Amino acid sequence: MKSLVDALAGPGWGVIDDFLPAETVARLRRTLYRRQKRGSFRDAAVGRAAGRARVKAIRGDRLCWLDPSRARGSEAVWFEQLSALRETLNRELYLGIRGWEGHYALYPPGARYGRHIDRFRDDDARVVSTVFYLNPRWRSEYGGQLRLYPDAADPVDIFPAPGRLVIFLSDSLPHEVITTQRDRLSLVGWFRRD
Ligand SMILES: O=C(O)CCC(=O)C(=O)O
Ligand SMILES: [Fe+2]
Repeated sequence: MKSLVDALAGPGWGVIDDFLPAETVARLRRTLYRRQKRGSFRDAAVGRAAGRARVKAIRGDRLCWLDPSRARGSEAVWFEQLSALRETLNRELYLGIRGWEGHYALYPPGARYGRHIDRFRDDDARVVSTVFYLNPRWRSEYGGQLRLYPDAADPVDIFPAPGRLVIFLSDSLPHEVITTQRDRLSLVGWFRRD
């Protein structure tokens, strides 16, 4: 986790593979699919003014929010690791993170998420974005890479490999999700300072 701290303090983003054991990743994936079958996923929203068709063209994922108070099993393991990461970030970088909010995300084939930053204009509580990938395997021809646009550097592509965690500063790093050719599964969230 120390390497993540250095990455966040330097270029403003970092990647760590095998953040959780493969077995836990598989269990989280099964939980995601179970919730999908139960109808717990909703279309993601972009602003209020944009029409539905336009939204789909910009952002095609479907999502299901996590409830930390009801986390059991693999979700509890996720929250434990997350809180270890939060403590490290607060200790080393004085980020003052207090909580985390997040959701499962499912990008069906053809879905993308156009370039954006994660902090809302009217809500500056999001400090660090976290993206954790739950796909069973990934090949580059499936597309679906996360493309980061660091300041004064070339864009960086990160493929959604199983068990990979990406973190970046929520207020300053533009990024997008390139159109995926396969179901693309993840746990997306934000460390917040409130
Ligand atoms: O899934 C990803 O790689 C990034 C998702 C994202 O940017 C978001 O949900 O805000
Ligand atoms: Fe984002």
